[in-house]
This record gives sequence, structure tokens and C-alpha cells, in this order.
Amino acid sequence: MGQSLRLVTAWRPQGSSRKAATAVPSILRDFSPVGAGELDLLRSASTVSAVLLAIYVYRLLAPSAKGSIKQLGGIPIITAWTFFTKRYDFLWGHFKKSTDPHFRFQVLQHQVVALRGEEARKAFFDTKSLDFIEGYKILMGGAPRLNDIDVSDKGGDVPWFNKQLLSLLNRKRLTDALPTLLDDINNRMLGWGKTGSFDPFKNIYDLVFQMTVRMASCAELAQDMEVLNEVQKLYWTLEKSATPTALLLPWFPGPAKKAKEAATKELFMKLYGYVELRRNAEVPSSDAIDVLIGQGLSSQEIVGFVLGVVFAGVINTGINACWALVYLASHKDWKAKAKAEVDALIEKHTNTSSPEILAKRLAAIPVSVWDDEMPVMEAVIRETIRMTLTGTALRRNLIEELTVANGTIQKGDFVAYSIADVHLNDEIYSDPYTFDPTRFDAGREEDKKATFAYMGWGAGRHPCTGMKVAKLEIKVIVAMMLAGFDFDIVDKAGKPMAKIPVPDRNDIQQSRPLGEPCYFKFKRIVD
Ligand code: HEM
Repeated sequence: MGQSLRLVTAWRPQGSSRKAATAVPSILRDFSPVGAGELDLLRSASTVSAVLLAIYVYRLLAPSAKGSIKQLGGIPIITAWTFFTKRYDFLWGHFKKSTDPHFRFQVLQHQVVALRGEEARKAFFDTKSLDFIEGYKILMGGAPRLNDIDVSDKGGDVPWFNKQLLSLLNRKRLTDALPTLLDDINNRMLGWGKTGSFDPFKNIYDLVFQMTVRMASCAELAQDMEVLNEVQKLYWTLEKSATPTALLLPWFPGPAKKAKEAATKELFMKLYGYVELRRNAEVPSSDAIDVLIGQGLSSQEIVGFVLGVVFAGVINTGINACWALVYLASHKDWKAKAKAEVDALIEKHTNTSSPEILAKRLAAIPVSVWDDEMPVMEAVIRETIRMTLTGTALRRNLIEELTVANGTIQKGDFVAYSIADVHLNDEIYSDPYTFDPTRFDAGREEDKKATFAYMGWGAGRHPCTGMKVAKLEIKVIVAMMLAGFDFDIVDKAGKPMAKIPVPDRNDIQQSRPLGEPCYFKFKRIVD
């Protein structure tokens, strides 16, 4: 096990490593169920042992019988533990050992099939029998389940959730929300002072949290900083309660389960209070909670919906707002291009000689322009998401036995697809670890090289329904930073970073930089 972990840690899923896996010595070493010292012993053992070893290795290397998917050996609880603690290394470490498009392993009583390759990807995202909610519920955790606190929950009804989301996040509503979102950002930024430094993985997440709550709930909650901070704390308690123990032994009455239930209850009660407050208000507002009340939803349904938006939105939008800024700060040419784009729009859509603050001037740029007339920002966000979104999509096969890439997926099996399989694949993206937004330009279009080669917003049966609001939030945060501040990326000592930060691909929750943390040293240049 130790040896396999070392191999795992050193690996990165570039196409070349897959090719390397076909070289005989590497295969022998990787597939060997014994350590190097033990192999030496075996080499000097009797002919009988050598023959037995040869048969054993042959059986491991021989093509699988039709329909069978190789099963990982080892102790299921240890396999499962690594799947939860270092998911990226776990999946790619095992893929490295073979050229197969799949392998199978056990997580307690559950069977999980990991897939890779174009055929598998297409099946994964297009097949009806592979259920989205069931996949994430058990193998991901995090999001609260109201059923756990004896409250009926529509959270598992994705079409219902999407319908509410689309009714709330249309262009008209985003237009109405834009000035308030920019005010929220500005107020937070005023709190940073005129010069200083901050951890983007704290301050930018705080911003995104407030913006997400603003879009999904009501003004009373979004602007009460004290309650908002409490809600945010509960949110992170829940995100972090998805410990291996809590996921593997959900019935176990340990501290993680207790903390999760207490946080779910408290969060539910707080949000419920705001829904009731709005229900009893004399004058309805245009905030999300009021719209949902107007549509006849019960208070429980509204709380479930608000929680759904927060859990679907905060992490992804937060991660990508942070990394877009980190990549821009690390690539001065792109930072200059993106800033020029924002400055040109301010120039075009606002009166630059007016004394209005930057947030007000940015709010005067129509949402249609934010959506459609920012090619540099679009490419930066697209490339940022390609580089950061390398986590694992999950499904559960609920309806019927399936054959995918010649392997049988039984009814009840879980299925895992690591998005790194496309996003960091050097047969699709040249030099995939380098930030290069021009890879999407006409003439190159690397994201069109294979089926579902770009998975940034999902594909097939479950495309992201929050894309528009997420992009708008990232763009306004980045625009406020570019137009309002001089900022540089620095290390803890305030010195320029020695290397461009890389996301920790095992950090499922926050995708913080691997190794040394980074900070932004800033100076406010436009109020
Ligand atoms: C930069 C931010 C975001 C990124 C990169 C992102 C990415 C994705 C991806 C890759 C999927 C597909 C997952 C899968 O197939 O397993 C997805 C689905 C989804 N996303 Fe997002 N997302 C973002 C923000 C948001 C926000 C802000 C919301 C809600 C307000 C949201 C709501 C959803 C929902 C509801 C689905 C499932 C849709 C369905 O099953 O029909 N996302 N997202």
C-alpha cells in the first residue's frame, strides 16, 4: 500500500503517463502486488515460485473477460479511505497502472466503477440510468439533507430545483440585481483599506458567499453582516462535515454526525425565520424569497431551495473567482488585456468625468454587455475553469445493467469520472498545465477536439443551470479588482511568488494552492 501511495503522489494525468503505462517494466512494477524487496526475494526463489509468479502476473495483465472490470484488491476500508481523503491521487494513481478505461473498487458495501476515456465520458454524461443526485449523496456529502432533521426535502428533485433557479436568474432579474451585487463587493472592499494584503481564498470566498445569499434569499439576510457570518460559519461546518467517517458510516453517532445535524438544524431555523419574516411582510419585495412565496412554495421548500443554491454555487464560483485572479496576477500580459477590456467598457457605458464611485459606474454596464461583449474575460474564465475543475463527477446506476467501454456496470453500482481526464489531457489540450486562454481561439479550438472535451459547465443530461449568474459574479469581482486596485501576488513574507500557484487537486472543498499559500498585496487606485 505504501509503495502504491508513493507512486500515486508523484503522478500527473498527462497523456504521456498513460503511454508510459504500456512499458513493460513500469507495468510489472505497478501491478505487482508485492514490494520491491519482496520482488527481489521472489526473483531468487525456486523455479516453481517463478512459474507461479509468471502465471499470477499473466492473469493480472491478460485482457479482462468480456464485460468484466478489474477489481482493486486491498482492504476495502483502506481503499475507501483514500478515495475520500485523496480522491484525485487515488483515481489517477490506479489508472496509471493500466491502459483499461475502468477499474472497480469497494467502498464498504458499495461498488464503485471509475471510468476514463471518450467513450466512457459520453456514456457517463448521457445515460439516463446514471443518476446524478444518488451519486453525490453518498460519495460526496457536504450539502445538508433536511430529511436528516425530519423535514421533508425536495432537494433531490433536480428538475424542480432548476425550474425555480431559472425563474429567478433570468436576465431581467440579473439586471435588477447588478447594482446591489456591486454595492456588496464595494462595501467588503472598503473594509480592506487603501493598502495591505489579503488571502484571496478567504476574502474572495466571503464576497462570493454574500453574493450567492443575496441572489437566493432576501436583503434582510444578505446585508446583516452578523447573521451572514453566522450562516457562513454553519455552511463551512456542513461542507467540512463530509469526513470519511461521516460518509462511510453515516449511522455512526460520532462528533461529525452530531455537528452536521446541529448545523443543519440551526441553518434551517435561521433561514426559516427569514422566509416567515418575508411571508408576513406587508409589502412584497422583488427578492428571491418573495418571488418563491408568490409562486406558492411552502416555507420548507423555500429553505431547501436557498440551501441548494448556496451549496451548488458558493464553492464553484468561489474557487474560480479566486483562481481567475491568481492566474491574472501571475500573467501580467493577460492582466493588462483584461484590465483594458474593463476600462474600455467603463469608458463606453459611463460618464468617466462623473464623481460616481467605480461600483456605480460598473453597474451602469448592461448585463447583456457583461454576458456577450467581454471576450478576454470569457476566455480567462473558461481557461481558469479548465485548469481548476479536475474533480470527480459521480453517478449511481439506478435502472438497468449497462455496458460502458466493454465493461459491465451493475444496477446499484456507483460511477466516478474524474474531469482531469479531459481538462488535463495533453492529447486534447496542448501543454495542459499552462494557463493559455488563446487555446479556445478560432483556428485552435482545442475544446472541440473530442466529445465533451470541455466540461467546465457540465454536459449531456446535467448542464449547469447556474452558469449565467456564476459568470456574472466572477466578472464583476474581477472587474472591481482590475479597475479599482493595483495588486500583485506574493508569498507569506510579501515577496513575489517563486512559482505560479497550482491548485491542490485533492482539496475537494476549496481547491487552495498546493504547498505555499499566496496573498494579494494591493493598493486601491480608484474608489
Ligand atoms: C463557476 C461556477 C460554477 C461551475 C464551474 C459549475 C460547474 C458545474 C458542472 C461541471 C456541473 C455538472 C456536474 C455533473 O455533471 O456532475 C454543474 C451542474 C449544476 N450546477 Fe453548476 N457550476 C457553477 C456554479 C453554479 C451556481 C452558482 C449554481 C446555482 C446558482 C449552479 C447550479 C448547478 C446545478 C443545479 C447543476 C445540476 C443541473 C442538473 O442536474 O440539471 N452551479 N455545474
